[in-house]
Amino acid sequence: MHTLLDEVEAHDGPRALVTIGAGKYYSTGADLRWVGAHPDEVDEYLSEIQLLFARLLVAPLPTVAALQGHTFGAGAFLALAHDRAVMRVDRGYFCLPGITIGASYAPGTVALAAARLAPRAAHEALVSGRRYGGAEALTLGLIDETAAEHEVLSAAVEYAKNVAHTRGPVLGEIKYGLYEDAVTRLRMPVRGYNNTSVACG
Ligand SMILES: CC(C)(COP(=O)([O-])OP(=O)(O)OC[C@H]1O[C@@H](n2cnc3c(N)ncnc32)[C@H](O)[C@@H]1OP(=O)(O)O)[C@@H](O)C(=O)NCCC(=O)NCCSC(=O)C[C@@H](O)C[N+](C)(C)C
Repeated sequence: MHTLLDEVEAHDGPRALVTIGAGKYYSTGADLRWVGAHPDEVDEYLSEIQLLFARLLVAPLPTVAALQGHTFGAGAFLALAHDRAVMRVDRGYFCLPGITIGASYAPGTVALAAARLAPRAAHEALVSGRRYGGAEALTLGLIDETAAEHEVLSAAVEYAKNVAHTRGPVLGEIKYGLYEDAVTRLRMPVRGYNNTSVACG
């Protein structure tokens, strides 16, 4: 994803980024099977994921997540790091499941949720681990817009096109001003997850 971002950022002129998943998943987050097989590398793995969140959060171009399917864990935090998220209205869940799988979050990840969500919404989503369908996710402010299945991508692209002209260093500076604390925490190396039975949330 860093390579793709390098590619997008290298182009001159108006530009925006729209991300989408495949099939019924936008992203279900960290690969827990990989984590289980590499207990010595979990801190490094989570640190890399957090660096990606930080990069997206202050990207000098507009970013829109087209959530055409399930958006869980690190996939949901990735969606929160975009400027905007459009979610399929009738199928698919948005969920921060750390509490239900007994896994704690690294400080940067919690700071990202706190920076992008209203305080009560962040609290509710993080402490309940509930699965939200599109309408509920919109009500809570976890996403910005819902759309029918075949309109999720076009709605995201339409928004992106309309703001592509804002791309540039000023946009990156504004986002950095808004999210400096979260970015600082996200850039801190994650510690304490290596060789634990509960790998990550
Ligand atoms: C996403 C998931 C639930 C999808 O399961 P599925 O494929 O079995 O679900 P489905 O068929 O799409 O839906 C199940 C049912 O739910 C219904 N449904 C689906 N969406 C709906 C909706 N919005 N409203 C009502 N019903 C809905 C479906 O129609 C269906 O109903 P039916 O069974 O009667 O057919 C399943 O794959 C799953 O639990 N995956 C694991 C996800 C997970 O826990 N990820 C977290 C990993 S940890 C992680 O990421 C770490 C990270 O947070 C830490 N850090 C940030 C620091 C890096």
